[in-house]
Amino acid sequence: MTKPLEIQSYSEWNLFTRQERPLMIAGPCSAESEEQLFNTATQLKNNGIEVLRAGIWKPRTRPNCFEGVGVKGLPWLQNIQKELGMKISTEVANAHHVEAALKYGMNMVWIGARSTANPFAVQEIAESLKGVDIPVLVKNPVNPDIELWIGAFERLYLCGITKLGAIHRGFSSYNSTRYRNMPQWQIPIELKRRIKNLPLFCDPSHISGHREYIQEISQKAMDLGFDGLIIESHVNPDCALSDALQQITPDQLNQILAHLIIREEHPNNSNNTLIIEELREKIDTLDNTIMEVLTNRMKIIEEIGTYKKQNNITILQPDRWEKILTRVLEEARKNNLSEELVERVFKAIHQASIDRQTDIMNE
Ligand SMILES: O=C(O)C(=O)C[C@]1(C(=O)O)C=C[C@@H](O)C=C1
Repeated sequence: MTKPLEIQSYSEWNLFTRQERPLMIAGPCSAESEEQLFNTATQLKNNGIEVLRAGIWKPRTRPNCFEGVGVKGLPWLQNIQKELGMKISTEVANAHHVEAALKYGMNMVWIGARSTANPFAVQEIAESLKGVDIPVLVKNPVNPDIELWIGAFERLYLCGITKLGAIHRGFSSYNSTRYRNMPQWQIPIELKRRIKNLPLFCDPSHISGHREYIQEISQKAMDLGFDGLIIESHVNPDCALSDALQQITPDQLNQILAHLIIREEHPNNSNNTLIIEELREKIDTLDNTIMEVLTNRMKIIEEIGTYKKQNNITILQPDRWEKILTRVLEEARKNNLSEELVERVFKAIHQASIDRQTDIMNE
């Protein structure tokens, strides 16, 4: 889509009366019983949480796991809305879920990571939400594909939904990493750049997979300018029927929020603005130098490319490439620069050289 999406600000969502960051959504991974849900909600509400989340239908990786209580949990949520005055939200994965959720007065729904990865599912959900005026949040797809994520927003938008928000829950990985799902922060950062006014929530519970990392991930999300957090909270996490390790009690959630440092995007006084502006001028000069160096390097790459073509020499020169990489990594170590950074930069430069010389060979 060429025109920017006209997304409504969260101040028009009718969900959060407190509009400061982080906007908070919390609640158990799954609604398990009326008692568990009500007790969790009561404690959350007493701690100032306004929007309750609870999974009713749980897409599980393997069969024979707890797959959610299904529609019987919806009146439990509605009762909380009535008794405690909380806003209620749940995950929907198909048109039946949407219909049932709306019947019980859901204030917000979200689309899960596995559904976002499936355009048919997103299209079905979008069509079933036509004419409905509640916010719809979309989790990133399980695979790190930003176009698929953006495509889901476009499908919803084309069905007339303008109260849209994103949930970053990390990306599946085959390798074992520190977290259950790789954050790949560059993807939500790019999403923010591509859809500027899209409210962005972080789901540290699903990224971490373990409660001990929720604080650090929440802090990072705040430092990257996320608008809100969606965090799994259960009165008795260790006995939770799903995702027990990553859930925290409402009081633990309170502690985490109390320790968050909320920093502002723009400096709050003119002196700070001036200091940053001066430093940014220096950065601009250095960026210009980098651009000049890259341009000159590419000119030489083209010369070598032409020579290789005329003299039947292969593009890839493994020995030379090995020497370059060894030398710059050695420089990186000497200068206390991250070797990972230098390796990534030079691999990108080398790849660009190969691409350019390939074009020359084919001219
Ligand atoms: O040295 C060459 O032959 C080049 O074409 C330059 C260059 C480079 O980018 O530095 C590019 C491709 C080769 O694999 C090795 C090095």
